[in-house]
Amino acid sequence: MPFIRTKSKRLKKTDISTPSNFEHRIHAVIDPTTGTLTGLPKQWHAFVGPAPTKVQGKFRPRPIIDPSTISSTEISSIKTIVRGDVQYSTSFYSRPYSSMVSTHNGNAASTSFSTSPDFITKINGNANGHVVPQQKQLSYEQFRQILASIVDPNDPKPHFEKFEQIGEGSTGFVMAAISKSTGVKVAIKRMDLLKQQRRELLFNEVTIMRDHKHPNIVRMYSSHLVMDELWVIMEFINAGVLTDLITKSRLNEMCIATICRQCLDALRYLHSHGVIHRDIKSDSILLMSDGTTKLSDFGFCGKLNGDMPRRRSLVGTPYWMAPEVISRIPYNTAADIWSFGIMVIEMIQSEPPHFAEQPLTAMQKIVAEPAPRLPTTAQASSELDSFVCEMLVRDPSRRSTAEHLMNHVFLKKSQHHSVIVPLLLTN
Ligand SMILES: Nc1ncnc2c1ncn2[C@@H]1O[C@H](COP(=O)(O)OP(=O)(O)OP(=O)(O)O)[C@@H](O)[C@H]1O
Repeated sequence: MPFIRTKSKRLKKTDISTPSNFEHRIHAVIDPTTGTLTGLPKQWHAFVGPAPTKVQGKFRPRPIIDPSTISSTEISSIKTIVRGDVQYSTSFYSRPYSSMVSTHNGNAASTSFSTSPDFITKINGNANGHVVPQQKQLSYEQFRQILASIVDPNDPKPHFEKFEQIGEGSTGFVMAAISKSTGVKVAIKRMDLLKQQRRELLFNEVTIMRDHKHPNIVRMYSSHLVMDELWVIMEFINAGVLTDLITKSRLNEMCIATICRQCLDALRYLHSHGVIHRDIKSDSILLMSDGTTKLSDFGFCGKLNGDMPRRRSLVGTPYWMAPEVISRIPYNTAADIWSFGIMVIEMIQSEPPHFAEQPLTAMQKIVAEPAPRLPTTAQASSELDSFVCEMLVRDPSRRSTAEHLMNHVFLKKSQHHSVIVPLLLTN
């Protein structure tokens, strides 16, 4: 006899609630050869940062970007405990912006990382307290189309020869090549569109250098779309990165001032055009053999304007990040000034504060501890000490500006850029 289900016998759909107090245990360890945490879930990598690059046998940390893009899960709350060297706890929301870093004993490291509803409202609001809609993500095809419309349509490959890889960054790798028509050496940054943490940031690589020309900013010649790669052709900077210089030699205050004046001039120019660099550190400063200092690496820039006078994304390299950026408080160009102050400390003691710590621990310390100062062992002049103090002010509204710092008494020690040349020759 066939089974006939009458209305009264219809099975009632059972409602299953979402899991509560869900706990996911993971074992993570630091790989001694690569310096990275292994065993982390994929989405955590954006938090901890990509694998560091090795410069002269030392690991260099890479920038991280807003982890809010790593998950759009509707799961209201997941607690993740990582057992190993660091312990983290996080919550993902449908508009995920919250994160919390815990210490080993489970105490929240800082109220700035609180996941309370108040905090969520605060970080989803703009500077006026209004809720701003999250940007809709472009599809790959839409993104590729827009990018294609702003780059040079020609294929650059036939115009260059003698390609040679010279560097690698978080968005791609850099090659040196020679122009067949002029014989001039160029640097070509190649970025795979499909391998970006946040591909929208590639627009920066095309537009920032193109639209901002300054003697202390790396000059861009053209940009192209080659299959699934963005190629940015720029001037070849022939004497390496500032990181190499400061890890090999001890710079005197005259050299520090000479480098700082040039970098600050580039920053003052960018800031006056509403551009925040967001990754100021010695790795972003390139040197010419005549001693000229050039700011590079514009992939993480943020643009400010009347509609968006502040930014909120967590972008930068942990040790150099300003406290307000880590705390997810809307920030402006003052965030670069903090990072610049950290870079000056780096120029004196060859590494930024908290460098021995894991990136997340360093970030906890930046928000929880007083602003770092030059160590007394550095025997810095009072002018240099005051220069650093004016930049490393926790309250961004009381921090000095690039414009103001250009007149700081410490910069009176700066000389013509050629004073750097002997240092480059000995390196
Ligand atoms: N215009 C250039 N001329 C000469 N070398 C360059 C130039 N641009 C970049 N390089 C070299 O390539 C390396 C990688 O540069 P890239 O801009 O990709 O990233 P990065 O600054 O090292 O890293 P990240 O983006 O991860 O902070 C640099 O460290 C530098 O050695």
